[in-house]
Amino acid sequence: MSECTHDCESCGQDCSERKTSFLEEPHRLSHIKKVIGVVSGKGGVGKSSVTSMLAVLTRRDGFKTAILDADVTGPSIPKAFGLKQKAAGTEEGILPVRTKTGIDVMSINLLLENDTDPVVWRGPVIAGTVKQFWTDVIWDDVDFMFVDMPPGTGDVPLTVFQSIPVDGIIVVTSPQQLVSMIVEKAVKMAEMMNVPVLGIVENMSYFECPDCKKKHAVFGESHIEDIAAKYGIQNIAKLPITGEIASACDKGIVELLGAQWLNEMADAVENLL
Ligand SMILES: Nc1ncnc2c1ncn2[C@@H]1O[C@H](COP(=O)(O)OP(=O)(O)OP(=O)(O)O)[C@@H](O)[C@H]1O
Repeated sequence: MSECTHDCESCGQDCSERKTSFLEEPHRLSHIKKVIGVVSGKGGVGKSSVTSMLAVLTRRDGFKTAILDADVTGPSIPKAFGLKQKAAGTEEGILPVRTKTGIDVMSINLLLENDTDPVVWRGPVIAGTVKQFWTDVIWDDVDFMFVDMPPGTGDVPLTVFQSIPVDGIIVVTSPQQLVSMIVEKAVKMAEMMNVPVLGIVENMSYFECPDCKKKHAVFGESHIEDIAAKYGIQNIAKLPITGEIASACDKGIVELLGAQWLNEMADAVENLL
């Protein structure tokens, strides 16, 4: 093609020189066995909380666990783990920050001078940052890397799916009808990318009365079984609305949370090995 920019990622032409794989090599000192993307169709449904809890549970089971925070404009992972120190670098690359129980984390907030500095960058720059979290960070030996994706099906999730070899995704949703509709977009995107859906987590599914133990569907009845059946997804988890989750994440002590609601989802992840 006479007008070829050699940027196949942004070109739809099916020419003979077209690159068919955009997969990037991780840092030469990284040995990552399985990558699990945690996605949501919509923001604020608890994707970062679920990512943190799954990392905590798999770590508790003795696995080497890491979190790549790909939510560059809304990074919540360092706060959930109470990480205060910044990431350091060597001549070889960037080093992740280790949590109290030994989970390695990389997030833009570990590189910015102030946690409150906003990231006002164009999409390709954000996507490039996420790629560098894969290529330039020395992750060392990792059994399970959880990638906390930005919500939706935009530029960054596409970059992650194309450049990182994702072994499976976990979809996080909340029970509202609208969110259920949007979650199907995320499931279909995973299908388009040929990535298996390991499970769906319905967060804020119900509120359990502390006195009578009755469960109240605050955000309406659940549709998660229907969606799971429609797409042949085996694993489902339902999390209650509880101050336990909110305060553990807000106080930076997510590693102290029992997180028993996600035990079976963590088993599904561990079965990948
Ligand atoms: N089950 C729950 N019960 C009570 N609070 C919750 C629950 N799940 C999450 N939260 C709280 O809701 C807020 C949003 O959660 P979180 O940051 O995990 O969402 P998110 O989907 O990652 O958001 P986004 O990606 O849009 O930034 C947090 O303050 C978190 O502590």
